[in-house]
Amino acid sequence: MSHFRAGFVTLVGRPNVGKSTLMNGLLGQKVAAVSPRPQTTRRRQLGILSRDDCQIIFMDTPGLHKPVHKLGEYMNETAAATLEDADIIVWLVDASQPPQEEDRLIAERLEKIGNKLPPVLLAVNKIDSLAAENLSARSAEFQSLRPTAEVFPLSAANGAGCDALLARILSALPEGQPYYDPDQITDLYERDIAADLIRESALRLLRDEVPHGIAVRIDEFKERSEEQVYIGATLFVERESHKGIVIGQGASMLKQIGTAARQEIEAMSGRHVYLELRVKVNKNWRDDPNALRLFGFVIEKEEE
Ligand SMILES: Nc1nc2c(ncn2[C@@H]2O[C@H](COP(=O)(O)OP(=O)(O)OP(=O)(O)O)[C@@H](O)[C@H]2O)c(=O)[nH]1
Repeated sequence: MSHFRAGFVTLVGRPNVGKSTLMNGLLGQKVAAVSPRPQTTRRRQLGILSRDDCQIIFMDTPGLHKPVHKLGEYMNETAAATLEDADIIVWLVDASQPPQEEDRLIAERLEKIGNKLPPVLLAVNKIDSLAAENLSARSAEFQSLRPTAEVFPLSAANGAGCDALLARILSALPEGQPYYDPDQITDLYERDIAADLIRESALRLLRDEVPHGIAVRIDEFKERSEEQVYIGATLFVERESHKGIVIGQGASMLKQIGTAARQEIEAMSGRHVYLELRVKVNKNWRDDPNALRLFGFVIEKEEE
């Protein structure tokens, strides 16, 4: 175990820059929820990469952005609390667009923490979607937001540049023993991941018809055997009209959501899943602290 390294990496970035995709790619497994819509990742998640020479624990923060309601505040607080605790920070940005207001907010956030902040690696993602000759100018635009950051151009989707990032992360970790059993890939309970996967499937299939006012509660999670699990879950929507959309004609939409989610959960858990979904209306759950707690959002306090 000599020279074994172990430590924590915080992934930060505005919504939809590809944090979940990067983490899944680095871990080689689907752990975090990935979707083409922003704000899918609502919980603080750990992904654990265990190798013979190291254990890297990733904190996948929800996007830092302007809070518009209580859930937004929660996401910001969670993200901020994971910044200082890390051995190194990977700040992911989207090279397909110039820096946005939210990228600047993150830069300010990092700046505010000052010298307590661990080193920041600026991972310029989605280089596959940019003409090669435009890359250095685009990287420079992002680097101007944090001149001391080391820049790593990459594509989380096709893996280009990811090894170099991983090597740099490894060099920043202290020598030490692993924190977790090497077989463990996440500290999230399977049922929490299942809830995320159901929500992700719903958002993907519903497109823009029901905005982010959808939450998932796992009502039952019963292991019938080593190979079989029964999951009963409720999808909460904010409006009566949304309920009809989520259920669809002859329950067709709900069936599609159920099938897609079941396949994802089976891929994650490696066993057969029986999934039963219900839909209920819970108005304004996003502004209701009790409802947020019920749906598993732990409100953490940010220490100034
Ligand atoms: N072209 C391209 N698209 C990518 C790449 N990485 C991620 N994407 C896409 O970008 C979208 C967002 O990816 P996610 O991984 O869900 O982003 P996220 O940052 O985790 O988003 P939140 O959970 O909202 O914080 C998805 O449609 C991905 O397929 C990349 O390297 N290249």
